[in-house]
Amino acid sequence: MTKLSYLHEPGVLENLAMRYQLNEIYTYTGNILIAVNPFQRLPHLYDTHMMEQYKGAALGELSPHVFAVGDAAYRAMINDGKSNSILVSGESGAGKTETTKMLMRYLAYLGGRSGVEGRTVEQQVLESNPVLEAFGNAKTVRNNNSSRFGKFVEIQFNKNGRISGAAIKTYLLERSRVCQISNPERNYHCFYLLCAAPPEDIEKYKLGSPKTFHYLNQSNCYELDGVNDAHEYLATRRAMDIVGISEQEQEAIFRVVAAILHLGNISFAKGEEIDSSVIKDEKSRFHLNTAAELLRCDAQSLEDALIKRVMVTPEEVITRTLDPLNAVGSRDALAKTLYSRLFDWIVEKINISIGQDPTSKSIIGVLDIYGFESFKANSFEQFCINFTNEKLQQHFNQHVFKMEQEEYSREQINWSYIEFIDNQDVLDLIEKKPGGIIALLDEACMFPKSTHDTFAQKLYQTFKNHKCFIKPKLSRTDFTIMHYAGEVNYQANLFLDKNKDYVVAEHQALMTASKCVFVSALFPPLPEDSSKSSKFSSIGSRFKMQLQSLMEILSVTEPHYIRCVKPNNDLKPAIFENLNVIQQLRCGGVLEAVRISCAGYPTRRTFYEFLNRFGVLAPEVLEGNYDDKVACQMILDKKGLKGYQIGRTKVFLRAGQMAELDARRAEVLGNAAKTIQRRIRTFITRKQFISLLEASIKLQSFSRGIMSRKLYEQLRREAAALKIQTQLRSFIAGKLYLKARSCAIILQTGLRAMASRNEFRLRKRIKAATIIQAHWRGYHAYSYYKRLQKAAVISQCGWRCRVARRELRQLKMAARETGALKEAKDKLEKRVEELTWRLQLEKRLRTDLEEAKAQEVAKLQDALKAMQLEVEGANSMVIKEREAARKAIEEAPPVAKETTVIVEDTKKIDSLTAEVERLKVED
Ligand SMILES: Nc1ncnc2c1ncn2[C@@H]1O[C@H](COP(=O)(O)OP(=O)(O)OP(=O)(O)O)[C@@H](O)[C@H]1O
Repeated sequence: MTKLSYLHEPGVLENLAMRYQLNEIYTYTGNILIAVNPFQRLPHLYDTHMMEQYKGAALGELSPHVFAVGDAAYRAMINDGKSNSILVSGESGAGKTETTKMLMRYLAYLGGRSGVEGRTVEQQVLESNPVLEAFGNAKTVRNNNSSRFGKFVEIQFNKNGRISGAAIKTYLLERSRVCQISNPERNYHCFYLLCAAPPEDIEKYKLGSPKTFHYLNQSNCYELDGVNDAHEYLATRRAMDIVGISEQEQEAIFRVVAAILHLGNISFAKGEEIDSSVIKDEKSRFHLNTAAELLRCDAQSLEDALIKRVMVTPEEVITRTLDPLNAVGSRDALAKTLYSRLFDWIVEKINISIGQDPTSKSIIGVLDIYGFESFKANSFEQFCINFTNEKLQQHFNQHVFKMEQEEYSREQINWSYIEFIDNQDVLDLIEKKPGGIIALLDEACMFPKSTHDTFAQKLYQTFKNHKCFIKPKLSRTDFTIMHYAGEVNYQANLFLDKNKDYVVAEHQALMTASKCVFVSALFPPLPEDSSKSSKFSSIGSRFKMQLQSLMEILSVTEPHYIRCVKPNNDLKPAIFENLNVIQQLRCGGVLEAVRISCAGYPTRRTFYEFLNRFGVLAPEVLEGNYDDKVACQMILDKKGLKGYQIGRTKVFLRAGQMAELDARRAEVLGNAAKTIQRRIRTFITRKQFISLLEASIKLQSFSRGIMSRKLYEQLRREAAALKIQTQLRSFIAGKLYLKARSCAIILQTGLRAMASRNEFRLRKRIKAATIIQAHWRGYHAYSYYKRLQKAAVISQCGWRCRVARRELRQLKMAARETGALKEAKDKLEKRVEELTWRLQLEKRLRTDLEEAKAQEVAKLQDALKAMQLEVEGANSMVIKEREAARKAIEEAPPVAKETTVIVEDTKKIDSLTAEVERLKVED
């Protein structure tokens, strides 16, 4: 972190976040190690191989690690013969206990005796952890295995650097948890472990499910994820064996734990007298009896101790009864006292059995203590915790400042004006005697009529002008203290009750009288004189004294700081909540350390480093072959910086000066980088261009090859298609030609046939006409002959008639003349008769001839008509055929020429018609 050029909150936070994402959970900020809780097992970080690597490695040589801090403390102790301390702090769940365990493991590895089996000191030190965790840890909302006490483990080393003893000091166990828990938290683990113990133990202690005990069933949480209480019980007993707690002692410890559970189940009902109470029911009595039995005391005495108070006045002894509410309070007070005494006994026992080494000259102390706390509601516990942190912060400030001072002195620079940041004011406010808050609280506790109200008023009155004390406007009992890590508002309500640390005399007497040595040892009788001299003891002042002695120890040790950080409240890996972390860094004094550094000369560089880094700002100085110190001075003067200091080996810069030099350097380097980038870009671009060009040419030739092949294929296909088309067309044309040809031939044949038929028909007609003409002419000549013959007959008849009549007249004249004449007359008469008959015959013949002629004419006319019809039919046929022929010719290519046959036919018909007409006229 100190290598960051800009040491400020965002820089620190960003650095932590980035490292956390890479599972780099450790980071140095100067001499503080920041450990961000990974919330996941990272075994590779803590294996033996890792321990070997860090053994003897200088701090900073390897990656930041808790082992490196342990190693630095161990080396410093060995080399300088001085005690060291490692202060591990952080909020609940940040990983303090885990880190402390790692440290102890590493120190045991460094200072342990290899290959030694059995109960070695280092093993006992390590195994003390599970025992303390079973009795001092509980599940809270912020941590499933939260230590409810502070711890300082002092590991003693002999002159050979081997672990020779250890001492564990605990601070401020959370007593209220024994009787009161809220959902989803749990009570101390040991209660649940005992309820999951083997059946014989359960039977012995008359236990059952945790759900049946009032001290456990106030919350719905009974089990922990991934934790088997039955296994843990056995593991705890094993660890107890190792740390030297005997079987009988273990039995007694768990007997007391069981007794506390039974105590919690004792309920009270109102008694017959006013303000009195009685055991509520049989069930409660059973638990009372069991508790008494387990504590090896008289049940009646226990009952009396719970519900009665004895007041001794000079005159008499008064026994007062408690109402049920106060009886419950009395019961809980006994449970809390029992438990805290038990816890203290276990710690004490561990210390005794591990053993102290009075000859040890050097120790390494590991402090695992709660970090600064600020909740919505803050009570006495937070007050004590924050008081501790103020104390540690002061120690830290002094240490950091001292280191700074040492460095400045070493470098022989003037540091007189550096402001020392101190929190003495707050510490005075809290612990000053007389007049501090703790003193006022003790005073209020001793004064029987005091209430939290009067206590708060007293505070307001006393500190109304104190710059670190604020009275909130709207509250009558709250008060605010301005701690180094921020303002915290405390509720004074329960301060008085929580500060009182006395055991009710009846309880003390009861327990002291226990038949069990273990139990009675938990409550040793108070020395007569001491009880008189300081009757009152308060948690606050006891804690203050504990802190005092802790600070005394720490002040003679070389401190190393580990700040544990909880990256998120979900207790999940890989989540880094910035706001949460920055708050913890502020509270953990990390940013305060940054601030202290910034107050002096936060950045310092050796001459070599400085020239190496900023030589580029004045190349002429580098070339000038000056002394390093002079060269640094020249560069700083050239850049016009003021207020810096040049030490013996280092340049010391004020806050912000490094940034300024960096900006200039960045500018110079930026320009240089731009030139290099330009050249490189040109080079790269040219290379890219050439390779692109080559590639594109290759690509083009390749694609052209493909295209040509495609084109050739297409042309080939086109040529083939053309050939196929030609063949097909010639085939179709051939077919068409043959069809047309055959059509033409058919047409020609038809036409020729038609012409031949016409010719034939014409000839037939001519022949018929000739016949008709011959007949007609025959008929005509015949009828002419007949007419001539008839005319000749008629003229002959006329003539003969005339001759006959003349002869008849001559015969008639002769017959008259003689009888001959009469014969001649008869003969003549006969002749006349015959001639008349002949005339009539002639006439009839003529009529017949006339009729025959008329019939012949009619017949001829019919024949003519028929012929005309035939001619017309032939004509229409000719027209039709002509039409068909024309169509065929039109369709077919002209092959044959039109003939004139029809015209000739028509002419012939016309001449025939004329002939017929002429014959008619002639007729
Ligand atoms: N280095 C680590 N590697 C893996 N897990 C860790 C590490 N440090 C802490 N954890 C986890 O975080 C949990 C809380 O750690 P731990 O009990 O040490 O916190 P704490 O600061 O001691 O809290 P509290 O003040 O409540 O006792 C542990 O139970 C463990 O699961």
